[in-house]
Amino acid sequence: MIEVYAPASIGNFAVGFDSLGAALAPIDGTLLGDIVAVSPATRDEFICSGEYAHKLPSDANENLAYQCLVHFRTHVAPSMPCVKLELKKNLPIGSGLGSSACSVVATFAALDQFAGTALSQVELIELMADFEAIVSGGRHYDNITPCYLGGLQLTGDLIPDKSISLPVDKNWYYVAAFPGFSLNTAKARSVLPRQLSMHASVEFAQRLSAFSTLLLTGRFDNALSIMSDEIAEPYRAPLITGFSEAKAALPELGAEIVSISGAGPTLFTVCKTLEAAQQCAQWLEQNYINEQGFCHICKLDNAGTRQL
Ligand SMILES: Nc1ncnc2c1ncn2[C@@H]1O[C@H](COP(=O)(O)OP(=O)(O)OP(=O)(O)O)[C@@H](O)[C@H]1O
Ligand SMILES: N[C@@H](CCO)C(=O)O
Repeated sequence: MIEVYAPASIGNFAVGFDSLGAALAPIDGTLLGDIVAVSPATRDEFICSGEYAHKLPSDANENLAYQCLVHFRTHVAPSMPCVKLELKKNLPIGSGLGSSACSVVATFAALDQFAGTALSQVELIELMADFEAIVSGGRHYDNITPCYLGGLQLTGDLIPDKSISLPVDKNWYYVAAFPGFSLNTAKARSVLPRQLSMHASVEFAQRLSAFSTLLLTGRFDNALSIMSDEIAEPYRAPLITGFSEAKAALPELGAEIVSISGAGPTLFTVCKTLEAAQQCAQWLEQNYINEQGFCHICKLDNAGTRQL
């Protein structure tokens, strides 16, 4: 049997709408992501289990992991022996934690290993992005590549091999708080402006290029000082109950940055110390999340998708 884990991720990472994303590893060792197990069988079988399985359509044909299996068998490895594929759905749907990307990445990575197809990194990333595009209403790689490769990834079609890994300050902690309700990605994309002004376009380019260069040259505090989302956050914040209050309160507890993870409603902070991260997590647990929500203090997951 092959069992593959794919981590949750923060799309956009505030400065890089559709172009920057980071994989998350909770410091308490929780596996915050989906797991796909593939084993030989007499006919193709699909099982969806895990905490959030009941939130997905009961028809396998509507489950992305099963759709990936069908696509893989038809277009990539027609002679692959029959398999039992189990998706352990551990990430909430419509969370802003790259839930759909997680299932897609774990499934293709597991099938590639099981079938011995040895697809190249770029071939796999393109396959994965095709499926992410189907559900999210736009082709973007900022959950796919961090989830697959780990770390912080500057990512997109213009980028050689689709992705470049960026360094971060080893002292940074990330608090990720899922409030316990869903926000559909396609809906959260539909509220964005169709066009940007010349001023906004130039500023976005400056901010993302400066942020990336500052990280690459180890000027981490300078990078933090320009880490903000002027593209999506102003339009999405009104869709997320409690976000504006959290954004106002958390800097006083030590958050350097407060922004939306992916399309939301998960909120993330960057903190420079564990104490600050703990204070933010406590506030978020008391004021941002409901009974269905959760909050994790994280580092980046530098391993990305891996066999367990
Ligand atoms: N295995 C799966 N994992 C996640 N979503 C799935 C899966 N299979 C089918 N879906 C459907 O895909 C859609 C995913 O919605 P959406 O893109 O909003 O979620 P998300 O991936 O969690 O968002 P985000 O990328 O912001 O974290 C839902 O309609 C869901 O029912
Ligand atoms: N970059 C995407 C991420 C979706 O998780 C967006 O913000 O819509």
